[in-house]
Amino acid sequence: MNNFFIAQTFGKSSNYTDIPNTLFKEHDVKKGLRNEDGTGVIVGLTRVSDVVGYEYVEGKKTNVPGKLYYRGIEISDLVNGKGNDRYGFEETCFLLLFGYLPTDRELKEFTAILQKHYLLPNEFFERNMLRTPSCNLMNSLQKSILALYDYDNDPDNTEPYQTLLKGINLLAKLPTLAVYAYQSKIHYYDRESLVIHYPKPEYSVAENILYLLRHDGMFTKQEANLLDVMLMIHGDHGGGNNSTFTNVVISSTGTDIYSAISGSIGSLKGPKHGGANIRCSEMISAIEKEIGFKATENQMKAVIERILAKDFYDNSGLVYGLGHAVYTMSDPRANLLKACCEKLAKQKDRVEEYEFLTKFESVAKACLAGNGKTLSNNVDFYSGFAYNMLQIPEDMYTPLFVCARMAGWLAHNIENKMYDGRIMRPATKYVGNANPYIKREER
Ligand SMILES: CC(=O)SCCNC(=O)CCNC(=O)[C@H](O)C(C)(C)COP(=O)(O)OP(=O)(O)OC[C@H]1O[C@@H](n2cnc3c(N)ncnc32)[C@H](O)[C@@H]1OP(=O)(O)O
Ligand SMILES: O=C([O-])CC(=O)C(=O)O
Repeated sequence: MNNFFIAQTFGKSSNYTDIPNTLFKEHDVKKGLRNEDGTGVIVGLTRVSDVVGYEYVEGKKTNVPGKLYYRGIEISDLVNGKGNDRYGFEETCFLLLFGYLPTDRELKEFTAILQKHYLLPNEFFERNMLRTPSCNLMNSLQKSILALYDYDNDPDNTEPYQTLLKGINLLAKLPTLAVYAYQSKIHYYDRESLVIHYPKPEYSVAENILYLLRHDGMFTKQEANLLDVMLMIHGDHGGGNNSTFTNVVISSTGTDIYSAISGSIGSLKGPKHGGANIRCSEMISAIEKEIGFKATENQMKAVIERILAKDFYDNSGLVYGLGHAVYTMSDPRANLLKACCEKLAKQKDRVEEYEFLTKFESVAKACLAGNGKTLSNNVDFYSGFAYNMLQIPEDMYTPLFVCARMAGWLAHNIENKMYDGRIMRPATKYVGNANPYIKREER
């Protein structure tokens, strides 16, 4: 809808609705729930995970190389510890949900429970997905999660243990939902053949995603291993990231888990959060098209300056894949991914693209540093390249983030129910005028 009257009235309304920036300072309002030095306002306590990007040395914020811990274990130790002969995402989910590393027997049982729940209810796909395809997979996932509410005979039970059971069911089904949303989308919107495989109960989550996505269902162990690592490193990120905080805010009203997860998916879709992986990939493609793989540093610098001047790609002024609310010097996930990408790029003969990315990363950081902004790259910088090397379509990038982050959302949801539980209800300060009601004929 584009309506001249609404547009004109909207323009006029700023005379009545404007909030000058100075008032935020005057009332000590923490925009974006951030302190003066950029650090986040503490809104809760957690034992699920820790995100470290700075320390306080003698009361002063000091930047440090980024660290991410799941239940106290460093993410790189988890990833390196699993090796190449087994999958680690299931172990990561167990760790996040139960607080400790599973024994072999516990992991087998937990994996078997996930595998048992991969399959969607009878006719779910036909009724809820194929008949109502969405051009956006994240919206499709929200709809599917909300539809699953109706397949639960006690959906409003928010007791922590019941939440855990319902959440594990969603964790198991999300990869199937994501791939089926993709298959329906390309069938309906892109006029491609519809290829639907049933999930294989003997496969790991990573294996199943590749199996369901590919027409021939084939994948290599090495491909499944990389996807497994991707899922592990996206599994959680503290309680302050937007989608997890959203989850806890929604759930603190006592509403059902389906509503809370659907809200988190809506948050994660945003291009400043999980949606940055698609934007970053599109941005890099646009840059490569503009200046080519063999571009010089000066050519890259010129494009970056155009991005910052809101004159390139989506005109947002953002270099996607750069910057983070917590990490200052580095994002440990990006470091892990960069190393994986370097290895795979050599095997897949894509070193030229990898080198383009690494060069772009350093030129972009230098440009922003020149503007007084010291930013590190984040997990979304290399994830698109990794997915692309796995022949995973761009549409699936953020939905895969959902499949992984479901574990973290669930762990924080339950933790909050058990140890906080109070409805989230911050306050806003009224800064408008007191106005008399004026009779219509006198306005
Ligand atoms: C999984 C994830 O969610 S990881 C994050 C993925 N998001 C992206 O990659 C999108 C690009 N990055 C960003 O938008 C931001 O860096 C965020 C949202 C990640 C973090 O935002 P914040 O912590 O609020 O940083 P903030 O916005 O205060 O940044 C400080 C300054 O650097 C600028 N800046 C931050 N990141 C970028 C960027 N990627 N490109 C250009 N400028 C940037 C901001 O515009 C701001 O400038 P200003 O002080 O002149 O207004
Ligand atoms: O922590 C954040 O703000 C964003 C992020 O990297 C994540 O959720 O993975």
